[in-house]
Amino acid sequence: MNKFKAIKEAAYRANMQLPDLGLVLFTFGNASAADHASGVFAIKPSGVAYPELTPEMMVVVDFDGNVVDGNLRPSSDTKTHAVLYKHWPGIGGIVHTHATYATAWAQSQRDIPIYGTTHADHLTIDIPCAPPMADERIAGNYEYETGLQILDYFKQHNLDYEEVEMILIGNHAPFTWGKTVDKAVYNSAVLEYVAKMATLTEQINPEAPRLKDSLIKKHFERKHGPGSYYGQAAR
Ligand SMILES: O=C(CO)[C@@H](O)[C@@H](O)COP(=O)(O)O
Repeated sequence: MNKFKAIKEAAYRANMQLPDLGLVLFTFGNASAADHASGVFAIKPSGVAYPELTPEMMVVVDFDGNVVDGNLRPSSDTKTHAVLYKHWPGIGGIVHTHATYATAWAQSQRDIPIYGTTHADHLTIDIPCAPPMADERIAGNYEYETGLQILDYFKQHNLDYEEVEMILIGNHAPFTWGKTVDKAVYNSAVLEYVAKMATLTEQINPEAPRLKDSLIKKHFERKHGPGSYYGQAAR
């Protein structure tokens, strides 16, 4: 039996949820599942269409991006995943998509304002958009640098990766993560839903106000306060 069977199957199941949830078209995205004890993660192979995927095709890579198991080339975004796993021991899964609304906000280089209680159920701040990558970073080890850009952004803005489990990269697209890969998929779906609602909110009322602090607090706390079961199904 392949010793990486569990993470390969978890990564496969997560990847297969992405088209089902309407978060990817063709091969526009990837999910990975990590085993921190072994220092590896399983990720979608690059360029393989979702209907063709099997658990066995998942590529196992270490936290420096070296392939340790698998016959196919790992996703082009592998080094971004590797950097995040290496520096953030609390995450067990990562998802990258080009989902329409979240990507449109990334392309617009804007944080997604907290307009409604759906957003506040998950996060008490605007969904952050990191600046587009600098030319030197693009010309260098681009995917590795994308991971560093995410780390830099969290450090500069004093954000906790276990509280804020998503980011938009300006000019590119979103990355989400979580304690498990299922939670990372859940976060990706929530992000797309909230991004769509924010887009429509601004179309209907370009002057729409940010959600009041009292409602942000109330909605977040009633979902995440003591004894809460919110989101547990996905963790
Ligand atoms: O960001 C992009 C494309 O801009 C990639 O994530 C996406 O096309 C997926 O590529 P892979 O098939 O995972 O190599």
